[in-house]
Amino acid sequence: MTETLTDGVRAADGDLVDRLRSQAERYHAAHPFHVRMNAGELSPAQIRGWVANRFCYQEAIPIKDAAILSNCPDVAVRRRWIRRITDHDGTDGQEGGIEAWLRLGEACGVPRAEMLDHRHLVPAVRFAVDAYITFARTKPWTIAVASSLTELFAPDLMATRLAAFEKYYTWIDPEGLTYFRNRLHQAPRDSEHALEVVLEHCRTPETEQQAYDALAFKNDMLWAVMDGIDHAYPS
Ligand SMILES: O=C(O)c1cc(C(=O)O)c2c(n1)C(=O)C(=O)c1cc(C(=O)O)[nH]c1-2
Repeated sequence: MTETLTDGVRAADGDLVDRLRSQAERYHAAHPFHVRMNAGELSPAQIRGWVANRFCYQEAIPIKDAAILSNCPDVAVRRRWIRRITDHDGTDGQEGGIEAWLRLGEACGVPRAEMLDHRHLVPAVRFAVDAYITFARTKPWTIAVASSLTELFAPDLMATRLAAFEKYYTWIDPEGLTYFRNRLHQAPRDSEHALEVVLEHCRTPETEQQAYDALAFKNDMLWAVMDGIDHAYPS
C-alpha cells in the first residue's frame, strides 16, 4: 500500500469501507433488547441476565484473538494484535476487561461465582459465542480479522449505554461501569488496526466479499446472542 489510512484511503478502499460500514444497520445496537436497555426500560433481573450471559462473550474474546494470532504469519500484525489479549486478561498490576466485566456484574448484583460457573448461561448464547471462536480458528486470519469489525459500530453503542446506565439504572454503582468507559477508547484503536489489515490484504473481489460476509456473520452472531437473552428474560 503506497498510502496509509492517515493519508486518506484509496478510492477502491473507500468503496470497501463504505460497504463494510453499511452493515451498521444490522448491528446489535438495533436489537429490541438493547433498544429497551438504552431507553431505561429493563428490570434489574433483565440487566442481571444480560450481564451474566454477556460474560460468556467476554471470556471468548481473548480466546478468539489467540486463534487469530496462531494463524497469523505477520510479526508486525501479531505485535499489535496481542494487545487485545492483555486488554482483556490484564497483566500483573493492570486489571483487564474480564475482571472489569466481573466487577460490572457484581455492581449489578450478580455474584462473580455465578458468572464464572455459567449457571445463568442460555444455550443459544453459548452456541453463538462458540461459533465465533470456531470462525476465528478455521477461517483465513485476515477474514477472521474482518469479523472483528463490528467494533467500528461499538463506540456509539457504548456511549449510549453508558449514558443510559448513569441516567436510568442508578441502582448500579457507577464504579461498575469502568468496562464501558475503557472500551470507548479501546474499540476505535482496535477497529482502526483491523481495518488497515483488511484493506491491505483483501484486495480482490473474492476476498473483499469474504471480508463483507465475515462482518455479516459476526453481526448475526451478536444478534443471536441478544435473541437468546431476550427470550430468557422477556419484558
Ligand atoms: O457491548 C457491546 O456491544 C460490544 C460489542 C462488541 C462487538 O461489536 O463485537 C465488542 C464488545 N462489546 C467488547 O466489549 C469487546 O471487547 C469486543 C471485542 C470484539 C471483537 O470482535 O474482537 N468485539 C467486541
